[in-house]
Amino acid sequence: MSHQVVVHRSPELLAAATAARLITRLVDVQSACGSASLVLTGGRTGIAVLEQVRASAACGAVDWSAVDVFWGDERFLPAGDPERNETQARAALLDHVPVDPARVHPMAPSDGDLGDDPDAAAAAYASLVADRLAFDILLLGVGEEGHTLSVFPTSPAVYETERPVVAVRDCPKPPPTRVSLTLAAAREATEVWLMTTGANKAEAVAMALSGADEVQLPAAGARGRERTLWLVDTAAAAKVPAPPAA
Ligand SMILES: O=C1O[C@H](COP(=O)(O)O)[C@@H](O)[C@H](O)[C@H]1O
Repeated sequence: MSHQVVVHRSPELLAAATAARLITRLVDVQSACGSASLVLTGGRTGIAVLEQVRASAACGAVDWSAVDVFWGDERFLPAGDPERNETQARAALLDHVPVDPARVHPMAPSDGDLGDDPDAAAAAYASLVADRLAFDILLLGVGEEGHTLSVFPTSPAVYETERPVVAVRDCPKPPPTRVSLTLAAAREATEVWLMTTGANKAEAVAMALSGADEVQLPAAGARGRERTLWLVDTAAAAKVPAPPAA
């Protein structure tokens, strides 16, 4: 299945347009199925999109009590740590909309009931998502070196095909210990939206879209069963070859 690429003129426009797109998609899925599942990402662009969802006049069109919220990856830190993707997503959106707390599914923190053991946190999340991997929308960020989720180039997680969630250690981007869906799990999602901005991402975006090896560039291996959408700004799209003229 081919990737669809949408280029926005600035990070701000990308965040606002992607927020509108996300609201529309959630409403459509809820109209068809009654509820929707949404997997959140951390990172600058992903959090900016959530802030724009909150700010949108259309935010109330979503039945937030019927959204199952998951995370694609998490920094393995104590609950409430400002670096946790969960903390940032709650501040940006989830604390401000009427989600059902029982349907919000964060990955375990390092000071929780499971103890300071990222493998236990990963195993618990794997059990939670095992039957639910056909997420309606999986939001992803992309790192400068091509990581997505917390799957970094050449890290053991990039080779994982059995477990849907793994502990990741020695990440090149701090914090070093994380819990992450695998690429194999991500490919079970119905729609995957990769969102990234900035000139420092241009090389990774161009390589991913030209079919790079996912071991070297994990974002190249992220795709949805029905749709893979790349949402980028002009700077991040700068090295993507123009399509041949019709
Ligand atoms: O550490 C992470 O970074 C990536 C990308 O973040 P960005 O700030 O460069 O957009 C993100 O996708 C991931 O969820 C997060 O844990």
